[in-house]
Amino acid sequence: MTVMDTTPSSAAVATDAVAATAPEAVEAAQPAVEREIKMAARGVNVFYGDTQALYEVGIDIANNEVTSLIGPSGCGKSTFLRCLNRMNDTIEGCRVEGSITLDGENIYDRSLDPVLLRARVGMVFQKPNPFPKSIYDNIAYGPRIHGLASGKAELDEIVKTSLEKAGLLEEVKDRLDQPGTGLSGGQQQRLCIARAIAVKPEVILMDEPCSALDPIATAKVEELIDELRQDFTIVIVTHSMQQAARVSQRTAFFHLGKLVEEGETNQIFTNPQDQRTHDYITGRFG
Ligand SMILES: Nc1ncnc2c1ncn2[C@@H]1O[C@H](COP(=O)(O)OP(=O)(O)OP(=O)(O)O)[C@@H](O)[C@H]1O
Repeated sequence: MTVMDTTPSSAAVATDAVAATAPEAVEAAQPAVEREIKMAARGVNVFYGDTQALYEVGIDIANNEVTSLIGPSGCGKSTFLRCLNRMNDTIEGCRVEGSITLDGENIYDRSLDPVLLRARVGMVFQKPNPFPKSIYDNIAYGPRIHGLASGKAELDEIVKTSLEKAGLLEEVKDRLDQPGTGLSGGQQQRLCIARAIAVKPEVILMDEPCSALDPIATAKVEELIDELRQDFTIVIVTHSMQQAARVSQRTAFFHLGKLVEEGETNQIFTNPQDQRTHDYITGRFG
């Protein structure tokens, strides 16, 4: 089983400090903030029928961080993302082995209801997919079915704060009764983010959330991702290394179904430890 070392650079810094300085200084050189692990994958294998798509994937995903999954087309990024809220359960012939925990609890445990799991681990898709309903009802739908509001006033408040957090309230507050599908592509994607937020998830998964958006709408969603990090843990699949560098604190590089390397985004892009990562980020393949 491959379990990635999650703090390679800080470990290296600490070792150097031990050789060169007094004990008090060594203590001061330790990383001040410990990463609080929200989700952990160990030994994850995924099969579509007889074909294996992921091999022994192991990673820790920390609270209030954005983790980017990068790698060439077909390397398994989306497959892994879907493991994190059991969306692969909905794909016929797809089988997942290994363990994935959320706050220490195995999300593949039989006693765990996948519908409740998906409320805790929400998802935003590549193509904005608002329901054919009003803007208000797009947001209110989840809180209604999960019984999160005790009455109209509370539901109104959830709709308002979700739109506000998604940076969309000002643009839509006078037309909440109009169809969500009438918004621009970028607004629709922020509506989908507001819809995901409305059920108060702990983790938000985003599968190439900007690939259908123009550069201005992309910039808004990227800004939003950075703000959302204060309240949520975010995992994003992206084809854009620039985007990974802009929005994420951690980056994981996948290749041919294997998690090759994971670490601080800055380290992955400036000092990758594996030749395959180096070749990918320098544009040699993918
Ligand atoms: N529903 C499915 N049925 C069968 N095989 C699948 C299915 N989804 C993905 N695969 C296969 O699993 C492998 C990983 O695919 P996946 O979509 O996870 O890769 P990816 O890195 O997200 O690719 P991309 O960047 O092109 O979206 C590929 O070989 C793909 O063909």
